[in-house]
Parts: sequence; structure tokens; C-alpha cells
Amino acid sequence: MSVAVEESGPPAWRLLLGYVRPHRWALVGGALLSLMTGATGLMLPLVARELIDDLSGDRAITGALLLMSALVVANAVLGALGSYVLRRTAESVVLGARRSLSSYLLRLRITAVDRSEPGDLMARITSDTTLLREVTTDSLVGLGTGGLTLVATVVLMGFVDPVLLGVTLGVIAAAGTVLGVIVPRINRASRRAQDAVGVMGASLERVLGALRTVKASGAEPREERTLHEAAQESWRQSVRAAKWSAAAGNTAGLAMQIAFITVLAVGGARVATEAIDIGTLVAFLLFVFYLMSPIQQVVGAITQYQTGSAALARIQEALRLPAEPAAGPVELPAPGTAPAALAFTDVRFRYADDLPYVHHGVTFTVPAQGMTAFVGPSGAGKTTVFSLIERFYDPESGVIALDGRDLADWELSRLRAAIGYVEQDAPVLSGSLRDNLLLGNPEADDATVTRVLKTTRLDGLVSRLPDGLDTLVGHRGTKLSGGERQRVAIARALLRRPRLLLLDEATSQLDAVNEAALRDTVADVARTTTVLVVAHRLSTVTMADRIVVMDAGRVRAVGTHRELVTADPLYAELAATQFLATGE
Ligand SMILES: Nc1ncnc2c1ncn2[C@@H]1O[C@H](COP(=O)(O)OP(=O)(O)OP(=O)(O)O)[C@@H](O)[C@H]1O
Repeated sequence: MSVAVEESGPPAWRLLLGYVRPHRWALVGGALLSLMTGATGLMLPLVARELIDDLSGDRAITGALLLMSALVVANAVLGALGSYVLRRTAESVVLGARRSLSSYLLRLRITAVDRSEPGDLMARITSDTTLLREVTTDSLVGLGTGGLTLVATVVLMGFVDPVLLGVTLGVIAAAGTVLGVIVPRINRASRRAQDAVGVMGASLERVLGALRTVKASGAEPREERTLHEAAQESWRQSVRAAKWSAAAGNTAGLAMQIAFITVLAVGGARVATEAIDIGTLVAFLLFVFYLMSPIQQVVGAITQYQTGSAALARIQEALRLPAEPAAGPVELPAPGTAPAALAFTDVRFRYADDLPYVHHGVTFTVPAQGMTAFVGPSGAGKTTVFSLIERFYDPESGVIALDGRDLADWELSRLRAAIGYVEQDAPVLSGSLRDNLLLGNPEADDATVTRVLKTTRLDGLVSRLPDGLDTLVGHRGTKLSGGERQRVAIARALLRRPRLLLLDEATSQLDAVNEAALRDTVADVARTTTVLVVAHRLSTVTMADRIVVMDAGRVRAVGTHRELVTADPLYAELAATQFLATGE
């Protein structure tokens, strides 16, 4: 299982009712149409009895025939209308579930995402929600209309002949006992089948996300096996569910056939002893025939609900993952807003309770404006500083304050609006170059975009591309070079006019010319904004106003390059080896 959540929670049907509630009147309308369809069907045996009576009494049958024809037509028209209304409503229920689930997943806390498989979460939005369609129509409506029709039919049958009704109900009760054993098995198999679809989604996401590496490692056969195994497991469990569903359906069908034969035999005997007349027996047999449809509807509703509730449980699991509060409208800082000051005070943090501490009491202050670089060995906790500033995670103890205010007291969307963040691997989303640049500030005007493109030296690239800013960059920006992706990420962050700019190794993939240009840009930005850089290159570090040296989750020194080279042996060593070794 790839989604880690606590097991408790309200039952699945409550979640279903939540999705159905907005469409309840359409559903009631559809159910009424279905009921009317059933009622027209139910009237047919009674009219048939009239017709037979008329025939045996030598009376005209035109009226009864016309009435029967009208009932047949009404039955067809009402049936079609009812099924359209119900199907439409079911699609609306699926739409509602997909909307709420996708909104929820976008708000997931990063901790929840760390513990989940994106492919499995995707399967929950796409495949599991689809199953709600059948649950809404077949289950909810089927149970309602089928149940009501069943009761109405049974009442009418009781009026026609209570003895034959007793015989019929006896057979149905026996079938019900068998169904009680079958139904839970459908639920179990359906749940496993949907879980296997989730596993398949997760495996697909894993492979397609790193197809180049998979190919380069010659790992296709192994990955293929994993995918096939998941597909096979889903098939196996779906076949098992189909087997039990078929058994359930046929048990109901068989019960009805047995009821038919028994009624024919017992009814025949009653006609022979003149307890009932032949018209009554024909009417009752027609009722038994009409009983078949609501019974199958009710059995179908119960079996379908088993599949649906397995999907509902998976949706519910996703909805119990920890999420952030719903974001208000994002308001970016107005041009010229003052840069932000930042302070970490004795911050302790670990990614999970069963993992070691990454920060063991980190303390440093960054005044508004200027550039601060973070250096230190790999795994020292530098990137984690940025993740905490963005509140992707919260510290276990200690305080992180922006402008003197604890991050916990900031409205999350306001906090993030103040920050521009360029991640370590500079992600670019599929879509056009323009989509990517305007991701964080869709309102940026053309003049600003042109200026930022120039600053990040992307103007040359854009003019070379046949479609300019509308060029599609491919999945994860694969049509761009590593350096171009990084510059796009920086341009995107700058377009947000951040009060605090976080650059995580933002220059690591740039060539010397572009790096020098970007260094000037960053220095320029640092005159009006607070810039924090996780640096791997001496060039970035030497120009920083202050350098925070981190080691194993602690700040060991703060100072300028000049100060630290003499004051801190680790820094002196890093400067002498790591930075210089990168080629500067
Ligand atoms: N999402 C996560 N879940 C669990 N552990 C994590 C997570 N992200 C990072 N870590 C661990 O936290 C520690 C610090 O990671 P961090 O990325 O902050 O280091 P860093 O100083 O930026 O390293 P580098 O210079 O190599 O990027 C590492 O040991 C890493 O394995």
C-alpha cells in the first residue's frame, strides 16, 4: 500500500452521500422516472388479466389492447428518459469527486507526498472516481427504485394470491442466504483490483519519469515485469470479483426460475382445485416475471456497491492525507516592496519521527537586502533550510521568523507570495515556455517578461525558437538543456518580484559565460531583495555579504569569505578543495 494513512474514518457510504447531495433532486427525478417505468410495467399483468377475462366473457378487447399498447410505449419512453437523467447525474457525481479530490491533492502537505506514490494518487483521481458512476446509478438508484418496485410488486402479488406469494418469498429467502456469503467476497476482490491499478499507476509514473535512465541502465525487462505483474494482479482480482458478481446475478436469476416453476406447479394445483381461476394464475406468473427485474436491480445494486465502496475507501484514504488549508487568492508584493528579513532560532527538525535529526538547533539571522550564501558538505541540511522557509515542513522546535513574525503566524499563501524559490533541479513543467515563466505570476506584463528574459539571458534562446515563448518545452522541459531549464526557473522566480529569493545551487549547470552574467543579475537583485543561495561555487560565495557554514545540521560559522578563510578550518578546506575543484 503506497498511501500511509490512519485506517479509521466515517463509512464509505457517507462520503458517497456527500458527493451525491448536490445532485439529489436530479437523482430523485431520475428515480421517479424509473419508478414510473416500473409502474407502467406492473400495470401490464393487470390489464392482461382484464384482457383474458374479456376474451373468456366474449367482451370487446379493443380497450384493453389500446391500454396495453399505450403502457408499452410509455414504458419505453419513460425508461429512456430515466436512464439518461440518471447517467447524467452519475457523471456529475464523478465530476464532483474528481474536482474535490484534485483540489485536495494540490493542497497535500509535502510530508504526505513524500510518503505517497504520485502514480497511485493519480489512479485514485482517475480510475477510482470512475467507479462512482455505477455506484450512483446502479447502487443508489437501483436500490431505491428496485426496492420500491419490489415492495409494490409483492403487495400486488399478495392481493392476487397470498399462498402463491408465500411460495415465491420462500424461494427468494433461500437465495438471499446464499447472496450473504457471496457479497463480501466481491468487495474484497474489488479492493485488491483497484489497489493493483494504483500499484500499476505508481510503477508507470516511476518508469516514465526516468525513461532515459531506465533505457540507459537496460532495465526495461525488469520494469516491464513489474508493470505486467501489477496488471496481472488487477486482472486476477477483477476476474475474481466478476466470478462472484456472476454467481450473485445467477443466484438471483436461478431463484426466479425456481419460483416460476414452483408457482406454476402450486398454482396449477390450485387452479385444478378451483381455489383460483386461470386468469389469476396467469397474472401471478406475469408478476413473478416482473419481479425478476427489481430483484436483479437490488442484487446488482448490492454487488455494485461492493466494487464502488472499495473505490470509495481508496478515495477516502487520499482525503485523509494531511493537507494545507485552502489557499486564498495569491497577492504578490507590489513593485518596490521592502525586502524581507529572516531569522532561524534554535531550529530542530527531522523529516519523520523515525528518521535522524537534520537540523540540531540551527540559528542564524539574515537582515533585509543583500546576499547570504549557505555552504557546507553534502547532506549538511542546506536545502532543508529552504524547505522550512517555504513551510513545506514545520520545525519540531525553535522559531523561524520572517520580518520578525513566526512563519506559523503567516497566512501560507501570503508567505509564499513573498518568496521566489529556484529548486535544486530547476523543474520545468510541460507546456509552453510562456506557461512556465508566468507560472508564479500570470499577470506579468510583456515589458517585464522581456526585461527578465534579458536578465536571465534567455532572450537569445527565445528569438531562436520558431514559436518563441509559445514553444512547447516537453514533459519536464526535456526539450531544453539543463542550463536553459535553470535559467527558466530563475526567470520564473524573478517574475514574482520576491521579497526573499531562494536559489538552490541555481548556477550549477550554467556555463562560465552565463554564470558570470547570472552572478551580476543576482548581485543586482540582491540590492533590492534578500537573496539566499545554497552555493557550490566559490564565485557565488566570494561576492556574498555573508556566508553561513553548515555542517551536520548545525551552523558552525558565519562571516564573509575573507573572514572565514582564516577563521573556520572547514570553510578553508571547502574553499580549497570543493569550490576550486569545480573549475573556477
Ligand atoms: N524529503 C526527505 N525525507 C527524508 N529525508 C530527507 C528528505 N530530504 C532530505 N533528507 C535528508 O536530510 C539530510 C539533509 O538534506 P539536505 O538536502 O538539506 O542537504 P544539503 O546540505 O542541501 O545537501 P546537498 O549539498 O547534497 O544538496 C540528508 O541526509 C537527506 O538524506
